[in-house]
Formats: sequence, C-alpha cells, structure tokens
Amino acid sequence: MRILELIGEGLGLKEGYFEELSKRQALVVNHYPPCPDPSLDMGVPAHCDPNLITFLQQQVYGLQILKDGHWIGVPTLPHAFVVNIGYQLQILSNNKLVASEHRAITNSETGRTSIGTFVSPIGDCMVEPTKVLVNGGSPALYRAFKYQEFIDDYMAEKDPKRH
Ligand SMILES: O=C(O)CCC(=O)C(=O)O
Ligand SMILES: [Fe+2]
Repeated sequence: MRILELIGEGLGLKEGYFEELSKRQALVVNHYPPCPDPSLDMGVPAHCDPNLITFLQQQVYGLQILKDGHWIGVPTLPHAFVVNIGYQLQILSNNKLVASEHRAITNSETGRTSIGTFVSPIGDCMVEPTKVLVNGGSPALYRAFKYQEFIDDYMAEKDPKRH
C-alpha cells in the first residue's frame, strides 16, 4: 500500500516493512440516522482506532478529532479520505506517530453514512516498536505482543481513551 510505504520511508524503515502488518483490510459502513437532539447522543464516542491505519470517507460532516484538548471538526472534501493513525502505528513507531483520538457526532437534519477501511495485522502477527527507532536514548515504550492480545484488551474496554 503506497501510503504505508511513504510513512515507512518517513520513519526510516526498510521497504516492505508494513507488508506483514497490513494483511487484513476490513470495510466498515457506519450509518447514523438523523437525531432530533444531537446533544443527547454521540454517533461514535471518543476513541482511537485499535488497528494500524484507517481510511475514512464522509460525505456529510460528523467526524471530529481531539487536538490540544479541543474537538475540531474535520471538513468534508469531495473525493478525499481522512487518514487516521491507529494504535499499532503508534506502537510500531515507538510514539513517533500518535494515534488520533476521534468521535462522530450526529445532526438533526440528515442521516450520515461513513465508510472506513481498517487496515490491520492478522491476529497471530507479533507487534513491537521497530528496532530502527529504539536505542539508548529512545528505549522501547511497549513490549512485544500478539495483535489478538491487544484486540482482546481493547474490546474489554481497557483502552484509556474510550469513554
Ligand atoms: O463515522 C465516522 O466518522 C467515524 C467512525 C469511526 O471512528 C470508526 O468506525 O472507528
Ligand atoms: Fe474510529
């Protein structure tokens, strides 16, 4: 996947580094019907995606990201994808890249459909901070784990950023 190759290049990783880590792609369609009082209901509560990277398409506004303690709306752009960094990219990069905390709000006028492509490793794949970015001055911030272990914890809501 070209975008992962470019991210890898930016991090100083060897070509093809992400190949094993991006074997799964899940297409998820979210539909949010109009909500008479959006202040009462969040489309998707605040979270970071557990996977490697997500490509999201939205035609109706609703996605917001948390930046410096403020929720910022992501404008809709025709033919554009929003790229969300997931936890695995944060871990592999030893926090050089940080998973984006985001949420989806509803609106009272129109329904909204978003389409996400979630790229992730398979369950048995081992994940750990890449050796290239770990050294004396920058020790590994995470232990090695199987991706499935991470997902099991995430689903059990041990993610501190899931409210
Ligand atoms: O619908 C959206 O804009 C966000 C959906 C989302 O964050 C997710 O499915 O992980
Ligand atoms: Fe998400």
